[in-house]
Amino acid sequence: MVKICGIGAGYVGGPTMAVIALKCPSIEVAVVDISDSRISAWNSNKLPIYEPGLEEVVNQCRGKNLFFSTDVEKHVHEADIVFVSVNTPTKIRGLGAGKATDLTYWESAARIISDVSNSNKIIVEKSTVPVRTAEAVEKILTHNSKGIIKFQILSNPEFLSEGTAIQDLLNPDRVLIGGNQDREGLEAIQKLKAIYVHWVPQDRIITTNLWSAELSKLADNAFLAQRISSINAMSALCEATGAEVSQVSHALSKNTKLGPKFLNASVGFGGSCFQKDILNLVYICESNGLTEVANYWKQVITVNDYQKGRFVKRVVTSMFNTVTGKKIAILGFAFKKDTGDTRKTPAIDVCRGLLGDDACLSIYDPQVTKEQIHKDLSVSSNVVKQVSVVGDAYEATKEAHGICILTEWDEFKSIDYQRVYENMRKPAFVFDGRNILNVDKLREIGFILYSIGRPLE
Ligand SMILES: NC(=O)c1ccc[n+]([C@@H]2O[C@H](COP(=O)([O-])OP(=O)(O)OC[C@H]3O[C@@H](n4cnc5c(N)ncnc54)[C@H](O)[C@@H]3O)[C@@H](O)[C@H]2O)c1
Ligand SMILES: O=c1ccn([C@@H]2O[C@H](COP(=O)(O)OP(=O)(O)O[C@H]3O[C@H](CO)[C@@H](O)[C@H](O)[C@H]3O)[C@@H](O)[C@H]2O)c(=O)[nH]1
Repeated sequence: MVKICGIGAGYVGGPTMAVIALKCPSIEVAVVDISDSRISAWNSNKLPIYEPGLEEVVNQCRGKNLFFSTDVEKHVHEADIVFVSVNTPTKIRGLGAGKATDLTYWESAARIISDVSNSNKIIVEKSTVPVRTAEAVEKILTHNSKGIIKFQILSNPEFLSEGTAIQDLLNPDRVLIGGNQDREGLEAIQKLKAIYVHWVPQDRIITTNLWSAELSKLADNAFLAQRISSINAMSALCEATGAEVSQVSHALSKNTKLGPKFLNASVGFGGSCFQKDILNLVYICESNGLTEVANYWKQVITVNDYQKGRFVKRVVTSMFNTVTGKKIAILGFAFKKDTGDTRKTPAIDVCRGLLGDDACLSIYDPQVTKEQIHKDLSVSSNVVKQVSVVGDAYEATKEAHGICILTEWDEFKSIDYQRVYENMRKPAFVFDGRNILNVDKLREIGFILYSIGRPLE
């Protein structure tokens, strides 16, 4: 029986390994992590991450061919293939701080693999890493094996999106596998491909050299984020000129050269990946002396920051230049719908901006806990009175002066806005950071409504 070990039981490692277990009953999959609490949660009825469809997949395989454990050494030792899905955050100190990728977790995983292995293994980079990471990984892996044990390193970046992870994994538009182009490298690529062909059509499995696969992942996220910053930049121009961004997006989407996706103007993109991966790309460009290329990609983040700042400014200026002491309902805190993840969510910047102007926030998100929100906003004793986290949208909006929609949760579309309006202070403002509301209907009720990229009333 082929044995797989997945190091890192997070948003990528957990769902990815669970789907491999589901689709390959003949393979034993062990997911390991250094975090006791995460592994305990994976072994419980309350999984550590919220992702539609995940629970069903885990329940079908857990205890059969899918296991979650903190015994990293044992499972790495026994595995034929090791997938590494550890976190690769932006460095916060030292050389390259604020841009370069912190490979500490990757290095520690590689050292464990090197220390406990006594048989040949394929090591799969699932995490998003700087291009040429495999070179460094190889050095670490082989440092004490003296060439007796052979490691083949493959780059197999993950393209899932949170909120649709299970669908993305079950039906990926492509699987990318990069490896060395010598005989052993090509054999390793075929071994990994043999796992995916259990459920992915052959023509969707792309194979490349190592560096192309590593760079393609960074390029992928940079292109997606660039589209959002492009439409968000247009949204500012729409507001200034009387054009409507949803109409512009619609017109663009019908151009078959552009396609319809990633054209929703918003309060800004969030999530653990886009900003981190672009910063990494910028750092790599700068390290290679490509200043103009670095500046080009940096602009994607500049526009995103501008969009978040513009939203806060709009709220404050619309509400007569002051939100001091005013209650503002924040609907949605996660970085997108159908996830409880708040990493780099635009809600953090918007809330901090409003708190900076002494607003009182009443926050509701269907999946994010009060503890998480307090942690993200670094709520200290002096601002704790300004932030309350409540259990539903009606409570959040009661007696509020304004509402900010910061996540596009479906339930926010079907709220009884007439009831909400009646319970709010007047004039009642709505700032729709996700353009999900029916503008005409809300204006008819009496709201003063601001949506992104739409002329004001
Ligand atoms: N979140 C996404 O949607 C997504 C999608 C595609 C790619 N990625 C990439 O995948 C990687 C993982 O992202 P994530 O969101 O799953 O991160 P995460 O923080 O949710 O999970 C990483 C896990 O790795 C564990 N870990 C760290 N070092 C370890 C070690 N030495 N041994 C065992 N466990 C260790 C951590 O405890 C943590 O539980 C990142 O490189 C990210 O850029 C993320
Ligand atoms: O038209 C759009 C599309 C997205 N967003 C925002 O962009 C962010 C990212 O959204 P999305 O890309 O759907 O979610 P992620 O889970 O961050 O997925 C991205 O990042 C992953 C991690 O690398 C990649 O695997 C995926 O391919 C890539 O889409 C979120 O804040 C969205 O609200 C917009 O504002 N407008």
